[in-house]
Amino acid sequence: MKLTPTSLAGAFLIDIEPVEDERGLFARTVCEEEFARHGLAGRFVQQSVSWNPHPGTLRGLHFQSAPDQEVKLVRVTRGAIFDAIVDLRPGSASYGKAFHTELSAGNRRQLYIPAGMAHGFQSLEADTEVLYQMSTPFRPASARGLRWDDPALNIPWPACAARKISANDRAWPTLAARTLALTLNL
Ligand SMILES: Cc1cn([C@H]2C[C@H](O)[C@@H](COP(=O)(O)OP(=O)(O)O[C@H]3O[C@@H](C)C(=O)[C@@H](O)[C@H]3O)O2)c(=O)[nH]c1=O
Repeated sequence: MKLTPTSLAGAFLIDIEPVEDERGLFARTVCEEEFARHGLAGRFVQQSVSWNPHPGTLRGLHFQSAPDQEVKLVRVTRGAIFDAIVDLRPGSASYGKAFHTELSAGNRRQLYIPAGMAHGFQSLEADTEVLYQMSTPFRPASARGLRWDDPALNIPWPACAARKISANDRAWPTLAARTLALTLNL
C-alpha cells in the first residue's frame, strides 16, 4: 500500500501496490501494522455500502459529534465519486479547509478520514457503489452535518444538471452558523 498525506493533517490517500499475474491482481487494502506506523487507526467496527443509481447524487457533509467521532475509510467498488472532506478539529492548522479527490472502481484509491472531519461525495457515474468502514458505531443522536455548498468551504463540486440531495442534507447549517450556535450554547 502507498499512503500519501493530503493537505489536511492525518487524512491520507491510500493506493494499492498490486501484485499482478495472468489471473489478475492481488493487493492489500488495510493493514493495522502499516497504518499504525503512520499513526492511523486500522480497526473498524462497521462497514456500510451506499448505492447511487444516478450520477450527481450528493451525500453529506456528515460527521458524528463527540464522543462518537469516527475514522472513515472510503473506497468505490463500482463507478466513481468526487469525494470531499473538511477539517473540523479545533486548533488544527487546516481548520475549516477542505480536500477533495476522485475515487473510482478503476483507480481503487481509498481515502482515510481521521476523526473530526466532515465527509461528503457526489457520484460521477450511474450505478456508483461506495463502501466505507468506520471506527465507531453509527449513533443517530450524534449525527451532524454541514452545508455541502457553504461558500466558506469553497468545495469545487463538479457541475451537474440534476443533483440529487436528501432533505436532511439541504438543511444542515454552514460552518459559520454551526460555530455561532455552539458558541451561544444552542
Ligand atoms: C450513516 C448510517 C445511516 N443509517 C441509516 C439512517 C437512515 O435511516 C438511513 C440513511 O442514512 P443517511 O441518509 O444518513 O445516509 P447517507 O446520507 O448515505 O450517510 C452517509 O453519508 C456519507 C457522506 C458518509 O460519510 C457516511 O458516513 C454516512 O453519513 O440509514 C444507518 O443505519 N447506519 C449508518 O451508519
